[in-house]
Amino acid sequence: MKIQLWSIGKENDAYINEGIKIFQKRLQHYTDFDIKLIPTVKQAASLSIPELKKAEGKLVLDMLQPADYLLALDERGKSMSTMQLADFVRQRENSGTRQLIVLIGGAFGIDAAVLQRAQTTMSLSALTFPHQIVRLIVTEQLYRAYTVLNNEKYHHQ
Ligand SMILES: C[S@@+](CC[C@H](N)C(=O)[O-])C[C@H]1O[C@@H](n2cnc3c(N)ncnc32)[C@H](O)[C@@H]1O
Repeated sequence: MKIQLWSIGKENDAYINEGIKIFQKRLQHYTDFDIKLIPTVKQAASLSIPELKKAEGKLVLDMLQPADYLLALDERGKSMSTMQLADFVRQRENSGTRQLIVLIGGAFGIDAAVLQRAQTTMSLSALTFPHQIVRLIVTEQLYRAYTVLNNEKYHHQ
Protein backbone atom coordinates (compact mmCIF):
# COMPACT_ATOMS: atom_id res chain seq x y z
CA MET A 1 0.00 0.00 0.00
CA LYS A 2 1.21 3.48 -0.83
CA ILE A 3 0.74 6.09 1.89
CA GLN A 4 0.77 9.75 0.99
CA LEU A 5 0.74 12.45 3.63
CA TRP A 6 -0.86 15.53 2.10
CA SER A 7 -0.55 18.76 4.03
CA ILE A 8 -1.91 22.17 3.10
CA GLY A 9 0.71 24.78 3.88
CA LYS A 10 4.25 25.93 3.41
CA GLU A 11 7.63 24.25 3.66
CA ASN A 12 8.66 22.94 7.05
CA ASP A 13 10.94 24.94 9.29
CA ALA A 14 14.39 23.33 9.44
CA TYR A 15 14.00 21.94 12.94
CA ILE A 16 10.76 20.14 11.99
CA ASN A 17 12.17 18.95 8.69
CA GLU A 18 15.06 17.25 10.40
CA GLY A 19 12.68 15.19 12.56
CA ILE A 20 10.35 14.36 9.69
CA LYS A 21 13.27 13.14 7.55
CA ILE A 22 14.40 10.76 10.28
CA PHE A 23 10.99 9.06 10.58
CA GLN A 24 10.21 9.28 6.86
CA LYS A 25 13.39 7.34 6.08
CA ARG A 26 12.59 4.73 8.74
CA LEU A 27 8.98 4.41 7.56
CA GLN A 28 10.10 3.90 3.97
CA HIS A 29 11.69 0.60 5.05
CA TYR A 30 8.15 -0.72 5.58
CA THR A 31 5.98 1.02 3.02
CA ASP A 32 5.92 3.34 0.04
CA PHE A 33 5.54 6.65 1.87
CA ASP A 34 5.65 10.15 0.50
CA ILE A 35 4.85 13.65 1.74
CA LYS A 36 3.19 16.23 -0.48
CA LEU A 37 2.92 19.84 0.63
CA ILE A 38 -0.02 21.55 -1.05
CA PRO A 39 0.40 25.33 -1.24
CA THR A 40 -2.75 27.20 -0.34
CA VAL A 41 -4.73 28.87 -3.16
CA LYS A 42 -3.18 31.94 -4.84
CA GLN A 43 -6.05 34.29 -3.97
CA ALA A 44 -5.96 33.28 -0.25
CA ALA A 45 -5.42 36.83 1.07
CA SER A 46 -8.63 38.12 -0.55
CA LEU A 47 -10.89 35.28 0.68
CA SER A 48 -12.93 34.96 3.85
CA ILE A 49 -12.08 31.96 6.06
CA PRO A 50 -15.04 29.85 4.81
CA GLU A 51 -14.17 30.73 1.19
CA LEU A 52 -10.52 29.82 1.76
CA LYS A 53 -11.41 26.48 3.37
CA LYS A 54 -13.76 25.71 0.49
CA ALA A 55 -11.13 26.61 -2.11
CA GLU A 56 -8.49 24.49 -0.35
CA GLY A 57 -11.03 21.71 -0.08
CA LYS A 58 -11.66 21.84 -3.83
CA LEU A 59 -7.91 21.55 -4.47
CA VAL A 60 -7.82 18.38 -2.39
CA LEU A 61 -11.00 16.88 -3.86
CA ASP A 62 -9.65 17.46 -7.39
CA MET A 63 -6.41 15.66 -6.51
CA LEU A 64 -8.09 12.57 -5.05
CA GLN A 65 -8.65 9.46 -7.15
CA PRO A 66 -12.00 7.70 -6.62
CA ALA A 67 -10.29 4.61 -5.14
CA ASP A 68 -8.14 6.59 -2.69
CA TYR A 69 -8.91 5.96 0.98
CA LEU A 70 -8.92 9.32 2.77
CA LEU A 71 -7.90 9.57 6.41
CA ALA A 72 -8.46 13.18 7.50
CA LEU A 73 -6.76 14.64 10.56
CA ASP A 74 -9.04 16.80 12.65
CA GLU A 75 -9.06 17.44 16.37
CA ARG A 76 -12.80 16.63 16.48
CA GLY A 77 -12.26 13.23 14.89
CA LYS A 78 -12.03 9.78 16.39
CA SER A 79 -9.17 9.25 18.80
CA MET A 80 -7.05 6.14 18.35
CA SER A 81 -4.34 4.48 20.36
CA THR A 82 -1.14 3.50 18.56
CA MET A 83 -2.32 -0.13 18.60
CA GLN A 84 -5.64 0.94 17.03
CA LEU A 85 -3.73 2.90 14.39
CA ALA A 86 -1.63 -0.19 13.66
CA ASP A 87 -4.87 -2.22 13.31
CA PHE A 88 -6.28 0.44 11.03
CA VAL A 89 -3.20 0.24 8.77
CA ARG A 90 -3.39 -3.56 8.75
CA GLN A 91 -7.10 -3.44 7.82
CA ARG A 92 -6.38 -1.04 4.96
CA GLU A 93 -3.65 -3.33 3.66
CA ASN A 94 -5.88 -6.40 3.99
CA SER A 95 -8.75 -4.62 2.27
CA GLY A 96 -6.61 -3.97 -0.78
CA THR A 97 -6.37 -0.20 -0.45
CA ARG A 98 -3.80 0.84 -3.07
CA GLN A 99 -3.38 4.40 -1.83
CA LEU A 100 -4.03 5.76 1.63
CA ILE A 101 -4.12 9.56 1.75
CA VAL A 102 -3.54 11.09 5.17
CA LEU A 103 -4.64 14.71 5.08
CA ILE A 104 -3.57 17.60 7.32
CA GLY A 105 -5.58 20.78 6.89
CA GLY A 106 -4.41 24.36 6.54
CA ALA A 107 -4.43 27.18 9.10
CA PHE A 108 -8.23 27.09 9.43
CA GLY A 109 -8.77 23.35 9.21
CA ILE A 110 -10.38 21.01 6.69
CA ASP A 111 -13.52 21.96 4.75
CA ALA A 112 -16.76 20.07 5.50
CA ALA A 113 -16.96 18.67 1.95
CA VAL A 114 -13.56 17.02 2.37
CA LEU A 115 -14.45 15.68 5.82
CA GLN A 116 -17.52 14.17 4.20
CA ARG A 117 -15.36 12.48 1.55
CA ALA A 118 -13.04 11.08 4.22
CA GLN A 119 -13.73 7.47 5.19
CA THR A 120 -12.12 8.10 8.59
CA THR A 121 -11.42 11.29 10.55
CA MET A 122 -8.80 10.92 13.26
CA SER A 123 -7.95 13.16 16.18
CA LEU A 124 -4.49 13.19 17.72
CA SER A 125 -5.84 14.87 20.85
CA ALA A 126 -8.33 17.61 21.73
CA LEU A 127 -5.47 20.13 21.50
CA THR A 128 -4.87 22.11 18.32
CA PHE A 129 -1.37 21.57 16.95
CA PRO A 130 0.39 23.58 14.23
CA HIS A 131 0.24 21.68 10.93
CA GLN A 132 4.04 21.31 10.76
CA ILE A 133 4.08 19.54 14.12
CA VAL A 134 1.21 17.33 12.97
CA ARG A 135 3.34 16.29 9.96
CA LEU A 136 6.05 15.14 12.35
CA ILE A 137 3.67 13.38 14.76
CA VAL A 138 1.86 11.53 11.97
CA THR A 139 5.09 10.41 10.31
CA GLU A 140 6.40 9.09 13.62
CA GLN A 141 3.08 7.40 14.48
CA LEU A 142 2.89 5.66 11.09
CA TYR A 143 6.45 4.43 11.61
CA ARG A 144 5.47 3.30 15.12
CA ALA A 145 2.40 1.48 13.74
CA TYR A 146 4.54 -0.41 11.23
CA THR A 147 7.02 -1.43 13.93
CA VAL A 148 4.04 -2.87 15.87
CA LEU A 149 2.84 -4.76 12.78
CA ASN A 150 6.35 -6.12 12.24
CA ASN A 151 6.92 -7.08 15.90
CA GLU A 152 9.82 -4.68 16.23
CA LYS A 153 10.92 -3.44 19.65
CA TYR A 154 10.44 0.32 19.05
CA HIS A 155 6.92 0.65 20.53
CA HIS A 156 7.53 -1.64 23.49
CA GLN A 157 11.11 -0.87 24.50
C1 LIG B 1 -3.63 24.68 12.78
S1 LIG B 1 -4.62 23.28 12.60
C2 LIG B 1 -6.19 23.98 12.14
C3 LIG B 1 -7.05 24.23 13.28
C4 LIG B 1 -8.40 24.76 12.87
N1 LIG B 1 -8.66 25.96 13.60
C5 LIG B 1 -9.49 23.73 13.16
O1 LIG B 1 -10.38 24.03 13.94
O2 LIG B 1 -9.46 22.65 12.56
C6 LIG B 1 -4.10 22.62 11.03
C7 LIG B 1 -4.41 21.18 10.83
O3 LIG B 1 -3.61 20.39 11.69
C8 LIG B 1 -4.30 19.18 12.00
N2 LIG B 1 -4.44 19.11 13.46
C9 LIG B 1 -4.10 20.03 14.40
N3 LIG B 1 -4.34 19.58 15.63
C10 LIG B 1 -4.86 18.33 15.50
C11 LIG B 1 -5.30 17.32 16.41
N4 LIG B 1 -5.28 17.50 17.72
N5 LIG B 1 -5.76 16.16 15.89
C12 LIG B 1 -5.79 15.95 14.57
N6 LIG B 1 -5.38 16.86 13.66
C13 LIG B 1 -4.92 18.02 14.10
C14 LIG B 1 -5.64 19.22 11.29
O4 LIG B 1 -5.53 18.53 10.07
C15 LIG B 1 -5.83 20.71 11.07
O5 LIG B 1 -6.67 20.94 9.97
